[in-house]
Amino acid sequence: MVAAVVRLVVAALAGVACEAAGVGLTGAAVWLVCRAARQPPLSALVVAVVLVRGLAVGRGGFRYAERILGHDAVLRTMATIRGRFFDALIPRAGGEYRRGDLLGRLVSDVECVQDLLLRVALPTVAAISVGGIAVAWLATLAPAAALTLAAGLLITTLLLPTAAALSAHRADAPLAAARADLTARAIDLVEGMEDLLVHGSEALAAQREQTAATAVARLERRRAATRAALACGAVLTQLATCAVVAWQTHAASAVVLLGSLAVMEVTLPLRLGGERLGSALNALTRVRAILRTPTRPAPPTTAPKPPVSLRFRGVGYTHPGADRPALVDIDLEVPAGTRVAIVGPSGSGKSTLLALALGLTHPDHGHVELGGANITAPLRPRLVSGLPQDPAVFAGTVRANLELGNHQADTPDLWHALTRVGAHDWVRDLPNGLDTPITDSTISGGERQRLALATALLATPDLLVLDEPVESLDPTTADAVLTDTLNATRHHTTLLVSHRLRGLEQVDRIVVLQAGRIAQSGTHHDLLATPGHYRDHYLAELDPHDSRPLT
Ligand SMILES: Nc1ncnc2c1ncn2[C@@H]1O[C@H](COP(=O)(O)OP(=O)(O)OP(=O)(O)O)[C@@H](O)[C@H]1O
Repeated sequence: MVAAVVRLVVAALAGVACEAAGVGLTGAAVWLVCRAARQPPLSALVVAVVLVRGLAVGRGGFRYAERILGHDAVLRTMATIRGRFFDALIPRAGGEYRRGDLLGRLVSDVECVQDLLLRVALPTVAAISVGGIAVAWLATLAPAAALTLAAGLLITTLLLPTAAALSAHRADAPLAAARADLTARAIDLVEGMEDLLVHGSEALAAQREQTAATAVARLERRRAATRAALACGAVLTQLATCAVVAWQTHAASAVVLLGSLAVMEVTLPLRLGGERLGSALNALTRVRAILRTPTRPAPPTTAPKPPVSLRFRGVGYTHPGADRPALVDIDLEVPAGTRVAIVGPSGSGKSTLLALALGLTHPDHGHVELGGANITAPLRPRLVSGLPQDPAVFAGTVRANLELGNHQADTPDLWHALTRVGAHDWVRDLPNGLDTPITDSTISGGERQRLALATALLATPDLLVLDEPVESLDPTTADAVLTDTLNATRHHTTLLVSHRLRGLEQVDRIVVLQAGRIAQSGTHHDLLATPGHYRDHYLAELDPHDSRPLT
């Protein structure tokens, strides 16, 4: 960070030198032309000729230094911000923000920070410095003209950029919201096209997308009109200032006249900078809303950690707006290093229980504790890892996907994790083993599920959450994956939600939820011996041709 600040300061100084050289070049060139018109001896012009050449070359050099150092500093800063931003997004993904909205924040909002430094801070420093030097110099020749120039500079350096910033600040929030809505709708439209076609709703969805696009276009037109008015104001101010300066100095010196024009020219881009500042303030507010995580969490290690327990104490929860509680008086313990399965009919409260265990929702009554401490915020990746119904596969190699769980894991760690989840042979038979590129469409559902579980295990989290991990698989693969999953999660504190009951023989305890209450609880054998939801559904799931005895 210190390196970035030093580069930024040097870039600012180079920017001031560049603009000063530009104004000096105009003044020296005008003086040279006027003087040369009187045909003096060549020796009287030599210094001016050298000065013009020197300023022209120096200006390019300073501009180059400003650009390269400024961009280097900004890109370093952006890399740090993006890293922190991404860390902060992980626990929120799929939560309160829509994916398109998150994408917008990650890309365009963070880029506003770049604008803030390159297009606002550096040009402002250059314009104020060069303007100040020019006014001071003119004051020694014509104080009244210096005042006029100062007034003109005040308008183009302060008033117009402030007006541009305020108008952008006001216009940008609805525009960003409209753009985020448009992006989110576009993603929904593309990803949900199959469902829309099945429901025959594609025309309606396309029409909504069109409405969102029209809203964006209307806001952008309004913004463009304001921008044009301010641009016009800046040019008129420049011309008027120079005209008054010319009148005050009786147009005696072309150097003063054209020099003033050049100084004013330096300040004109500040209007655009002001506009970007207005947008950046909105963007920074949105970024700050997410960027709460102060530092990157310590990378997980594969070193064994003592398992911790998860406990619900008298937990009750009603969803906002719901007319009945989703969970009532839940007392449940997942002792350290054990696996508890939550089963129950649809709407019985399983997902709500998971959300409470993950700290995504907080109980109305009672407490949820992990390792003896109250869960008061969404659990960090270091503490929880999960296996959803439909885990993502990132385009890259098997190794790269596994390293998302723990980027410090070495090759033996990766093979060990793959062996635990029954994916060793599959990866060994791939053309390049761990280094084989894979995508979502080149591996099967079962392989994807096993890969995701291996990634989760590599993270060695305090709590492993398995949310219907075999729901999307065919029955044979589901049985095999669930068996491997339960073998692999031995000695991990694990909360498993499942509709499928076959395979749960291995877990330490099964809890049956009904209408938000714990209706039954015990081992597979206990529950199979007791009439109730578990026994009924387990028997119903058994293949009628399956001759295995009930165990
Ligand atoms: N966001 C919500 N707002 C209002 N009520 C909700 C909300 N989410 C769930 N509920 C209600 O809370 C109760 C428990 O829902 P929950 O999703 O936890 O059940 P579930 O057992 O996970 O169901 P499923 O197996 O179908 O996923 C249900 O009556 C449901 O209608």
